[in-house]
Amino acid sequence: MAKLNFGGVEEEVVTREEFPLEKAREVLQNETIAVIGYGVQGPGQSLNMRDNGFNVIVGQRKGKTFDKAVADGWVPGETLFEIEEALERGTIICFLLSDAAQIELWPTVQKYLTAGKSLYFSHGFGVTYKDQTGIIPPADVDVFLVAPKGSGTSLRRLFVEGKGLNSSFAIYQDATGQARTKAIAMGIGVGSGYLFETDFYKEVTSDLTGERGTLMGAIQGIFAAQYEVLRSNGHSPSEAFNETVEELTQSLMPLVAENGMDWMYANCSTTAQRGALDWWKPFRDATKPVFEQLYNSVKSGEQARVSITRNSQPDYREKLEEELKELRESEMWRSGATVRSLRPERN
Ligand SMILES: NC(=O)c1ccc[n+]([C@@H]2O[C@H](COP(=O)([O-])OP(=O)(O)OC[C@H]3O[C@@H](n4cnc5c(N)ncnc54)[C@H](O)[C@@H]3O)[C@@H](O)[C@H]2O)c1
Ligand SMILES: CC(C)(O)[C@@H](O)C(=O)O
Ligand SMILES: [Mg+2]
Ligand SMILES: [Mg+2]
Repeated sequence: MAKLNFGGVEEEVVTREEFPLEKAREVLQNETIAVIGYGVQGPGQSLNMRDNGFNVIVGQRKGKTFDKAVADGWVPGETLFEIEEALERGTIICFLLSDAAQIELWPTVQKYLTAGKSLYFSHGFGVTYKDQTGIIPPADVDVFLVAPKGSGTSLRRLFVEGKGLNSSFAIYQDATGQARTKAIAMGIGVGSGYLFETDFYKEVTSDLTGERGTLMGAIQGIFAAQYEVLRSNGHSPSEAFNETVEELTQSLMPLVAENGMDWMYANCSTTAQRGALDWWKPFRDATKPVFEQLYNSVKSGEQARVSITRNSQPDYREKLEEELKELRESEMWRSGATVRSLRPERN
């Protein structure tokens, strides 16, 4: 572990320098890593591990997603199997079904978790909310997680570009004495940037907060509010969309990613700086109560309950599609589609 200073707070983290890929390969050389589920994280993690030289197989039920796995180069009967066969062959079981689907498959997974195997998650959800999920691993298996901080799509894209997403890792159960080393090796194997340690409870509470908050929920809410105010004051869709979304994603966020908020501010006009410096605190104060409310709802288990109930409905995909359609067909995002089509690089 490397001790690093994060804004004045010392943290022990794992970097690729101190835990290189060769070491990860050595740790996992006798393991068969079975990635169960080929949705969003499944492809990212399995392909990265395969390209990194690990012994990986995929378990996926037959259908469109199975065909996608074939198209990605997984070979039926060799590296691609029905779920039960992959569970049987795997020594590290990567449980990468959606969190709601994990509940349904758990009785099957459990049958194949013989002593000495490892159970790997990318979320603390299943075991933290065990009262709601029934996921209680047997005592003689290692249980750990590596949670990439981003979409599986980006995990793969960044890997291909020679970059990486950061991940957290956590140990829930160490039956063999090797759980920690295996977890870190998996974290390096899936293509993480650096790894920071957490526990299952903290992983799930921070993750559920983040995705409902600034990463996904809050950002759409703030976009919608500003877009609506601009439109109701007579600004065109083009003006409102560029001033709300396009400039942020294309110009300003890349600057924040590169060198921080102050540096982005420093590359804008003094007029913009004055305004942004005056207004960020009122926005913080206005939204903080909503974030407190959100965190409490996560902490109480309410958000898990909602997610399990809603995502376990037989018609959840249709209902989800309706809600995504509402976003897609809003004036703001239809404007976005037109704006994207006009980006110079599209021609
Ligand atoms: N999506 C992400 O980028 C992301 C990021 C970090 C962590 N995670 C976590 O990783 C895990 C996997 O999430 P995901 O978003 O990749 O999953 P997903 O929703 O994309 O689903 C993965 C797979 O589950 C299969 N599946 C669904 N229901 C099934 C059932 N009843 N029986 C058998 N198979 C079934 C689907 O065929 C699909 O291949 C979750 O714990 C999630 O919280 C996801
Ligand atoms: C990609 C996210 C939002 O970070 C992940 O947490 C998820 O649930 O998909
Ligand atoms: Mg999440
Ligand atoms: Mg997340």
